[in-house]
Amino acid sequence: MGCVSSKKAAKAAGSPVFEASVSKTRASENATLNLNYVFSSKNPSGALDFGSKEGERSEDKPKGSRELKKLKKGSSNKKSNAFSIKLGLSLRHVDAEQIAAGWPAWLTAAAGEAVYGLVPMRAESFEKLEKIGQGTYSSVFRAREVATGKMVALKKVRFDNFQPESIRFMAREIMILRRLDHPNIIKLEGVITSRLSNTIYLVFEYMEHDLAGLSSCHDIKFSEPQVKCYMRQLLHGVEHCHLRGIMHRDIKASNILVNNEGILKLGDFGLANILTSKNKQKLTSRVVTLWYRPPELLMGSTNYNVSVDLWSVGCVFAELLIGKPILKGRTEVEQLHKIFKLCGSPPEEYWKKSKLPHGDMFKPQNPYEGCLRERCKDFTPTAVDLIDTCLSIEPYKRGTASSLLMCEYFTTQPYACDPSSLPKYPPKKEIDAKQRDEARRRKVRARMREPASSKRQRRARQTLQLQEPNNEAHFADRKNNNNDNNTSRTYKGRGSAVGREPRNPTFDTISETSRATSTSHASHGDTVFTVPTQISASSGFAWAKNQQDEVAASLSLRSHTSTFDTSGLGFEDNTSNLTKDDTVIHVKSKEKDLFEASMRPMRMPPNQSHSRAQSLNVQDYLTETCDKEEVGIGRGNGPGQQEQGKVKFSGPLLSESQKIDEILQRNANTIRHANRRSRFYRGTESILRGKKRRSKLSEKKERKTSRRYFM
Ligand SMILES: Nc1ncnc2c1ncn2[C@@H]1O[C@H](COP(=O)(O)OP(=O)(O)OP(=O)(O)O)[C@@H](O)[C@H]1O
Repeated sequence: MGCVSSKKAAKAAGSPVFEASVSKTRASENATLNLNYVFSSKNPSGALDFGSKEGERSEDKPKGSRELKKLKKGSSNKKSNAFSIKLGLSLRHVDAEQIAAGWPAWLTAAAGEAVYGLVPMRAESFEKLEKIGQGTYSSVFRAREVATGKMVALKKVRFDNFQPESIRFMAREIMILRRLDHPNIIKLEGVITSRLSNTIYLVFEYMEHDLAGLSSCHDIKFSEPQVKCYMRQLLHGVEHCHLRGIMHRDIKASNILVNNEGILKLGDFGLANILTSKNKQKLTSRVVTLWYRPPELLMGSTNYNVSVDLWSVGCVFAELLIGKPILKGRTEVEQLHKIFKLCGSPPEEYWKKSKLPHGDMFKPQNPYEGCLRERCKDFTPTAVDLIDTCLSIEPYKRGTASSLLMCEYFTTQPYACDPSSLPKYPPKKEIDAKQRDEARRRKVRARMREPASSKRQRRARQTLQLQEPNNEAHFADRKNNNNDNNTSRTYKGRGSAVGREPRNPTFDTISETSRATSTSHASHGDTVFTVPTQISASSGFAWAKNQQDEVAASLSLRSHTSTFDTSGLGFEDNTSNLTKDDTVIHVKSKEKDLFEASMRPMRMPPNQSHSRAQSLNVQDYLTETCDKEEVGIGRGNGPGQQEQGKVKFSGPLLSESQKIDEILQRNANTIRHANRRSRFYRGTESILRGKKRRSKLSEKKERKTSRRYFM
């Protein structure tokens, strides 16, 4: 597979897995440290397995990496100068060996243990095809392995290779992926880089779909056995992580991948962390994508556990049943409010017992009853029970992945179907859904910009069609006699689609403008629109840029001059979805990106903390609190980092005096105000357009004034 072992290991035919054992005693005795490669036959497949078994505690780290860590730790211990010098030499030897194996020096220096025992794959071995995913911290491409023709997914990870912290952070994903080996966890097949390269690609098995892509398709409706099948696989994957002390911390529909054999795999371990009994350090609460974030994190918990993942599993489960995300808050405060409205606010004892940093501030003055059962009345009682368990405000009530797998939902009929019996869909990814939304937004924008005369003409045409309902039908009939009136009317104006019913009716709404840039992938028997991918303004290569954008996101949403139409997004409205079909939202693409940035969990090294991530509505009344720093793998305290024991991104930060209702009221006011402002701005914009005849100079001046007004 090309990703196993170092030079020495590669020599050992047939047993590519090795462990590095280092004897400190021997090292001190001989005043030298040698890495002794102990070849093992535990993994004849040569997979990236470090020999840990199911159920082992997280502290059972890959022996090689643990020893390497010891070595590095030891090197900072200045007890014995002679020892340190020799140790330094040995470490340099390890680094040198890794560089010889083909790893770039910047990587081995900052995170050698992540790639310890691996040989980098070569970029030339792959033929890069189209982009299939755009994450906050990565771009994902489909690629073909030249030698075998096998499809893979290449994840180009964004980091700053001049920042050791940033590299270590990226390395943690590799380390964690290497610890996991389960049919329902995405498999890391290797890492592409070279000595001279400053980028890294993670090579994964290729998965055709993600759950966000599938569930957002209006023509896909999962049956109960199908949902059970997905949920069972998801919980098995989560169980595997949790038994190894790994919490994923970013479970969401787009991180759950599905292949054409119906096998589901949990992906994206970029935010995952290892819980150890020794590691008592506080964790950051700025993890998990907002819609899937549990209440304890929203209230700033820093000592949570694996049950955060079970909350997210509950959200995904409800999403599969409903067909869209169940809790779609736009800010942390709103998210929590939605949670309390759906699940009920916790009892008095919870608030008394809870030591959540912001618990007091979020306690509602009047308790909420919750309406989960009412909202889920169409589902079977066993399904509702499972959602209810996962969405327990109190983390311990969520049980464990193993206990959820034994619940009645899975043990009663109809049973989960076999993965192989699941339908085969054309590739469906979150990126496709995003592109559809973008096309829809463009269409709305185009309509808004349409001159009044053509608007009148269009309306007249529509009226005519209403008066003569058969007009279009006749037109289509003439083109295709086999079509019945309804079909031809449904697909009117779709150019090449006329007379051919596409399998996905959602494509109906693709605008004329977007069609110009879209292509049809006939090979899949369906239409896949590949409008040019919008690279997020916040997706710059360097960490620092990401952070600036995150902050800009929160700031700009408060005061930007965009056409951010919040109509219909009442605070009490549970249907507000800023990226999905059913929302009327006109955010200019840059501002849209900024908005999306505000939804993301923080995934950046703690030392990059010159800026703070804050959310739209809490912006005004946030005060900074500092929690102890989360130190996971690769997030050590390097020199030049922030003050020891402080983390600058932790939870929704609110001033002591504020109460939740007050905050919610202010939030609602802010949104109303933004709405009014955006409507007014739109009006101003059209006036400005109408005055195009004016001289360029005066128009410029006017724009300047209007812009200044809305800054
Ligand atoms: N192995 C794979 N096969 C096919 N598609 C994949 C694979 N891995 C990831 N993708 C696609 O790429 C998208 C982004 O990948 P990933 O979640 O790993 O990146 P990320 O930068 O961590 O994203 P985010 O910021 O959304 O968490 C996924 O939603 C999925 O659609």
